[in-house]
Amino acid sequence: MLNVSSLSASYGAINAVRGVDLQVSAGSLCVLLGANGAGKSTTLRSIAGLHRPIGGSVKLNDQEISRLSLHRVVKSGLAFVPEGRMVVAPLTVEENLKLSHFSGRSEPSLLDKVYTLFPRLADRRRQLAGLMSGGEQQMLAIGRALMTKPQMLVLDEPSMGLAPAIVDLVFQSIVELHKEGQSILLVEQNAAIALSVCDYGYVMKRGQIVIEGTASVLKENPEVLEAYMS
Ligand SMILES: Nc1ncnc2c1ncn2[C@@H]1O[C@H](COP(=O)(O)OP(=O)(O)OP(=O)(O)O)[C@@H](O)[C@H]1O
Repeated sequence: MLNVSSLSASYGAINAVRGVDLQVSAGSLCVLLGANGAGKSTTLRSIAGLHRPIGGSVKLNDQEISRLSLHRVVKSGLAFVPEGRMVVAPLTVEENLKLSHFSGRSEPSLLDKVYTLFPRLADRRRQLAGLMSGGEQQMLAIGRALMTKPQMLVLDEPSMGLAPAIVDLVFQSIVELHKEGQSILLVEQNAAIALSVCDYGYVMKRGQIVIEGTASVLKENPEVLEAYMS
C-alpha cells in the first residue's frame, strides 16, 4: 500500500531525514516514534506532498507520489492531518468538513460516516471551528481528512496538547477506523498509547530509522522502554 524507500529530506544544510525506508500494508496501523527533532514530522510532510524530498521514493499502490502537488497526493488517496490540526477557525464544523469537496474524492455519505464516528462533531456542526476545544478540533481535522475517502490516513501527533481523557477518546476513534480496515500511519510522542493500539512501529533517531518491529516486540525492547515509555 504505502512504500517509502530511501527517503531523504533537508532544510538547507540540515539533513532532517536520511534514507528512511518504511512500509504500511493495507489495513494496518503503524506508528513512527522518536524524540523531538528526530525527523518524524519531516518524514510525514515529505510523504504527504508538503515538503519536497531530496531523494528516495514514496509509492502509494505503486504510484510514485513524492513529487506530486499536495492536491494530487490527496486525489491519489492519501490524506494528511498535520500537527496542530489547522482547522479553518472562522468556518463552522460542517463547512470545514465540506472543504474536502475540493479534493474530488468526497461523497455526501461520508459526512454521515464522520458524524457517526465523532458524535461530538454532529452535535456541534453549526459551531465555529475556532471555538471548539483542542480535542474537538483534532476530531474535526481527522474528520476532514476522512471526507476525502483516503486509502491511507497519515496523522501527525494526534495527542498533542490534549488532556489524557481526550487523548483516549481520539485514540478510540483511531482504533475504530483501524477495525473498519482503514490504513493508518501516525507519528506519536505518546509511545505507550501508540504501541497499545498499533500493529507495527518504527523508531527514528537523527533522521534515520533505528528500530522497527511489531508493537508487541517494540513494547519489550529495552531501548524503546527506556527512551519512550518511562
Ligand atoms: N522549517 C524548518 N527549517 C529548518 N529546520 C527545520 C525545520 N523544520 C524542522 N527542522 C529541523 O529538522 C529536524 C527534524 O525536525 P522534525 O520536525 O521533522 O522532527 P520531529 O521528530 O517531528 O520533532 P518534533 O516531535 O519536535 O516535531 C530538526 O533538527 C529540526 O530542527
